[in-house]
Amino acid sequence: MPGIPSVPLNDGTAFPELGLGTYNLRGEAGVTAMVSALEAGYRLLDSAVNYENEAEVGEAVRRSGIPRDEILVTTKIPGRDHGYDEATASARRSLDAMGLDRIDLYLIHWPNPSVDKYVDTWRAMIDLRAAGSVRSIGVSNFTEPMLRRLVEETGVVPAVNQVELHPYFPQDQLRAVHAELGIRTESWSPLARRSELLGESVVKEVAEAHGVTPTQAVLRWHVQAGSTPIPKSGDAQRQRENADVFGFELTADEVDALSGLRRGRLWDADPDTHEEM
Ligand SMILES: NC(=O)C1=CN([C@@H]2O[C@H](COP(=O)(O)OP(=O)(O)OC[C@H]3O[C@@H](n4cnc5c(N)ncnc54)[C@H](OP(=O)(O)O)[C@@H]3O)[C@@H](O)[C@H]2O)C=CC1
Ligand SMILES: O=C(O)C(=O)[C@@H](O)[C@H](O)C(=O)CO
Repeated sequence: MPGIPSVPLNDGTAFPELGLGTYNLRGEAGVTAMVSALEAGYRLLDSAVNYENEAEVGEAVRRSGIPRDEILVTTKIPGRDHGYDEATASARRSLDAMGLDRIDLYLIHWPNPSVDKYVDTWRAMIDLRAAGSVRSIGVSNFTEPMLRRLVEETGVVPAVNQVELHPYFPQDQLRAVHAELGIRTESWSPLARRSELLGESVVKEVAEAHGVTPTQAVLRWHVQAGSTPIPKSGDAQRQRENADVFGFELTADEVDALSGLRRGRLWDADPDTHEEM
């Protein structure tokens, strides 16, 4: 199986083209699942304060025996920690919870526009990066106007915007903005949370044409869309299947056919209105 390649972020960091989502991976079973993913070649783990599994992520990094510098750990600032001082303290708590001395990718989890503190939060992250406790800084669930506001008010372009993205919601416009600004797209719920997506006839046809599984066809679609998918699986075999998408290529027609499934978000996660604390 070919390994997971990397692409450079706008700050020069080599960023994997596929990672592991860890939502709901907790406790000893969660650590075991994260270790099995690292053993299978994953080098990007996606956590968040609100997943309540930062300790498990740190433990998995240590238990894997893989050199620390080869692994990128992501965590995210929750809404309740927006603001300069609050975000600075939140980073300290995350580092302590993980037992690590660096967060590799630090994201604002949700913009929470009604609170209007994401710019101050961003300023704290810029300073955390300068201090060395954070390597790359980015955002999640940011819209085009929010991204442009960050850049206008601070001059610092996020390295990553992690957003809902799958064939039901391909985010063409936002991906074009990312390309213009030099932001790496990261896809959350890349398998549409194992909804009916994997049973769609077009997905099955594309998969059969390449002798791969429907899941692999969908994950390859993300790769060719220029986005890093972070599929969550707690199962070692499915983790290996999900990572094995770098040995085949979809045709342009196949990419378009999968994008043709577009119909909208999975649930009401519009960042202009959905807020999480
Ligand atoms: N920034 C944000 O606001 C958000 C971020 N995220 C991040 O994105 C990650 C991924 O999204 P998530 O919502 O978890 O959903 P995914 O689209 O990754 O789907 C996960 C589901 O698919 C199943 N699955 C995984 N691989 C396979 C396979 N090969 N065949 C069949 N079923 C499979 C998993 O089950 P099993 O474990 O049993 O294999 C699980 O039920 C999250 O874990 C989190 O890290 C998610 C939502 C919002
Ligand atoms: O998983 C995350 O990162 C979230 O932000 C949550 O919205 C999560 O996706 C969820 O399902 C909450 O109902």
